[in-house]
Amino acid sequence: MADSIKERYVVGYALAEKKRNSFIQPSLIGHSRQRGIDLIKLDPAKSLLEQGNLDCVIHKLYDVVWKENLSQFREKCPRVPVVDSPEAIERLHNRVSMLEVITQLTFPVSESECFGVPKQVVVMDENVLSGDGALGELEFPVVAKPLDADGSAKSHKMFLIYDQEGMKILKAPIVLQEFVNHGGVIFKVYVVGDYVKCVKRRSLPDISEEKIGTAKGSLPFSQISNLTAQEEKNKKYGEDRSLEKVEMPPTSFLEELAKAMRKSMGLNLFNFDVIRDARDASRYLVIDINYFPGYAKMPSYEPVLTEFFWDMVTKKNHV
Ligand SMILES: O=P(O)(O)O[C@@H]1[C@@H](OP(=O)(O)O)[C@H](OP(=O)(O)O)[C@H](O)[C@H](OP(=O)(O)O)[C@H]1OP(=O)(O)O
Ligand SMILES: Nc1ncnc2c1ncn2[C@@H]1O[C@H](COP(=O)(O)OP(=O)(O)O)[C@@H](O)[C@H]1O
Ligand SMILES: [Mg+2]
Ligand SMILES: [Mg+2]
Repeated sequence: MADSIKERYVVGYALAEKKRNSFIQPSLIGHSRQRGIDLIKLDPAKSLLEQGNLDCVIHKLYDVVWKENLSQFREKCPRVPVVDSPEAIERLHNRVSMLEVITQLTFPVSESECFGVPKQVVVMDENVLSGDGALGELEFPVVAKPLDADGSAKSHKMFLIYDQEGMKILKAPIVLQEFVNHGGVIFKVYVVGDYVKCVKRRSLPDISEEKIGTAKGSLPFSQISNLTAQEEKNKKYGEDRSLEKVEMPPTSFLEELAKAMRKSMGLNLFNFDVIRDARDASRYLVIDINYFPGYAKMPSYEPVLTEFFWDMVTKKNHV
């Protein structure tokens, strides 16, 4: 086979500047180079057919010009893996279709753990939002999340809503999701092809029954799991809570779940946020799925990503 006699491979990347700066670290370039893989920056506005002999394309760009460019490339070079398909990624740009992935999974769960998503409703209409019935069967407190999860700063702006008064700050379209006490810790599960790695991150603290009875209005927050320790101490929801003692979810359970999600979505590069229900330690709820997340924060990201590129260019394990 022609592929097996190649000495070097080329992986082209099309990423926004911020993503390039965080992901394409010299350490990753070095690791890949040693493995015989050259990472090259693609110009999203120029035909991919004129940008060298690509063995794989990775990307996180959503504009029309790029999509059209990629589509022409896929048509002309169907054997070159494009990680991942724009159609499959699209599903993660809406917080309803994103979590439908989980509710539609039918794989047999482990005997000791179960998974699901928090109760949620989507409100598309301003009039419904200002009325009494917007919550349906949900109970306060709820987390209000922008329906679009398109990577903009706006799409990460959330509110914790304690009562009807707090709803006034919201704008449709919005997803209202029941707040679930979970010990103030989220588990971020990074998936890179068939590799799965879970890390702990800080989250919103639990809300006591007493607070539920007395708290009023709304509390804005954004990307709380990305706060540094110092920043967190300055915030009103920040306490000195150690993550070290928190028990991880069973690895085999997360691996099974990740595998099923990967197959169902047809995606190789994503992470998902999981919380453990404080009232039932065997119940895990998926609250968020992100395409091509901040892998540089994942331990040993260089060898993991390099192995993945290797599998892609040698055409193994491509979903
Ligand atoms: O920037 P980073 O490294 O914090 O990564 C962001 C992710 O953080 P994480 O790795 O999950 O801790 C972040 O995850 P969360 O939504 O915070 O769970 C998103 O994946 C974000 O992408 P986008 O803005 O939704 O397109 C990611 O942002 P981009 O780097 O893709 O812009
Ligand atoms: N249903 C929920 N119950 C409790 N906390 C939640 C819930 N949904 C989100 N959170 C908290 O809000 C944070 C941001 O929500 P998330 O859906 O992950 O949005 P983003 O895409 O901006 O990361 C989570 O990391 C978690 O700390
Ligand atoms: Mg999240
Ligand atoms: Mg997200």
